Amino acid sequence: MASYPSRVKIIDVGPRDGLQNEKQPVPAAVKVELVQRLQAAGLKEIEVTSFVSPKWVPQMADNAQVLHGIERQAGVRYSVLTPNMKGLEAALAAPRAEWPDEIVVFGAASEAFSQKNINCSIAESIERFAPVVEAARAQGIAVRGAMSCTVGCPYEGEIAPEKVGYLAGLMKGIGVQRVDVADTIGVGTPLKVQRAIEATQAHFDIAEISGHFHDTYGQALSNTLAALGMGVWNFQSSVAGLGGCPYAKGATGNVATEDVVYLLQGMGIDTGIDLDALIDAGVYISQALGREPHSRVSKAIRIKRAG
Ligand SMILES: CC(C)(COP(=O)([O-])OP(=O)([O-])OC[C@H]1O[C@@H](n2cnc3c(N)ncnc32)[C@H](O)[C@@H]1OP(=O)([O-])[O-])[C@@H](O)C(=O)NCCC(=O)NCCSC(=O)C[C@@](C)(O)CC(=O)[O-]
Repeated sequence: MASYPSRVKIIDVGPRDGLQNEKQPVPAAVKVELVQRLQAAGLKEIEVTSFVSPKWVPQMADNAQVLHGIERQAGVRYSVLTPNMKGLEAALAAPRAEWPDEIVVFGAASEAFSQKNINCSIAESIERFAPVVEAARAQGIAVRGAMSCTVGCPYEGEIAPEKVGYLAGLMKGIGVQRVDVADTIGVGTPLKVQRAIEATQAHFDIAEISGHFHDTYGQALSNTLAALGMGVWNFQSSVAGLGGCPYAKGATGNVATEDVVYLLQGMGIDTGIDLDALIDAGVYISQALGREPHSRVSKAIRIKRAG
């Protein structure tokens, strides 16, 4: 039997990764309410928004309103995406108490995806990130690096683990403290995901690596289990399975946080999350979007609740 971690930390990325691709306007007040329901359900890390160009991702144009609208809870880490100095400056424009606790620079293991997503090559992206990482760390803000397309790319197809290792090394070199191994388009299967994590381990400790799996092909829970078996204990997921990346056409949302929590609870792994409250948060945002939560666990438990 593989040995698994006794506790897992989940970063809910629903308010950011989940909502960034929504075509319909989602009021900032709804996003703020979602963050608050997530923290009330026990989430200790929440990715709340991104300070990117509103021309590229219009849904995140209300970033400051969302970040500053949250009634913060002690012990919760709020993170935001900042692709460049302009993004970091905007994220730190308010008084210190309203700064994010962590910023995320986001690169890709695929050149083509890097160009489509952030309009520059991998090498150029690292040049852009370096001063962002340095400035954030100088202010005592934690820095995470998201690595997209670590198993597959919508433009280049399968991605070799060497490319993941290369990107992880570059991230480490500029002072990124922890990284996400992202299966952006949800094509990964357990052994491929394990190879991407293994390549990342050449540069980061297992405690500094998180799994970020989209569920397009229904493999995300299997991939989560495969990562857990390697000792990964940080995962990202979206409440109600929200989401998709605007630059990864056809990719569906992240694995639903409800499904991950159910898996972990069933394995006796502590998450600190109240599954019922989480399900209600998922129903809240799904109703606001006019659809059902994309979570089998949510559906099953709600049917059971209805008797
Ligand atoms: C990176 C850029 C800005 C480069 O975009 P660019 O066009 O190359 O940038 P630029 O420096 O030439 O600036 C162009 C315009 O954007 C403005 N601008 C420039 N930067 C900012 C900023 N930070 N905030 C607000 N405005 C900004 C800038 O001021 C200028 O405005 P103009 O003079 O034309 O009016 C652009 O490509 C961009 O915003 N991309 C974001 C794409 C994105 O958000 N993708 C989704 C997130 S990543 C993801 O979902 C994957 C992940 C993390 O979840 C993991 C996974 O699953 O793979």
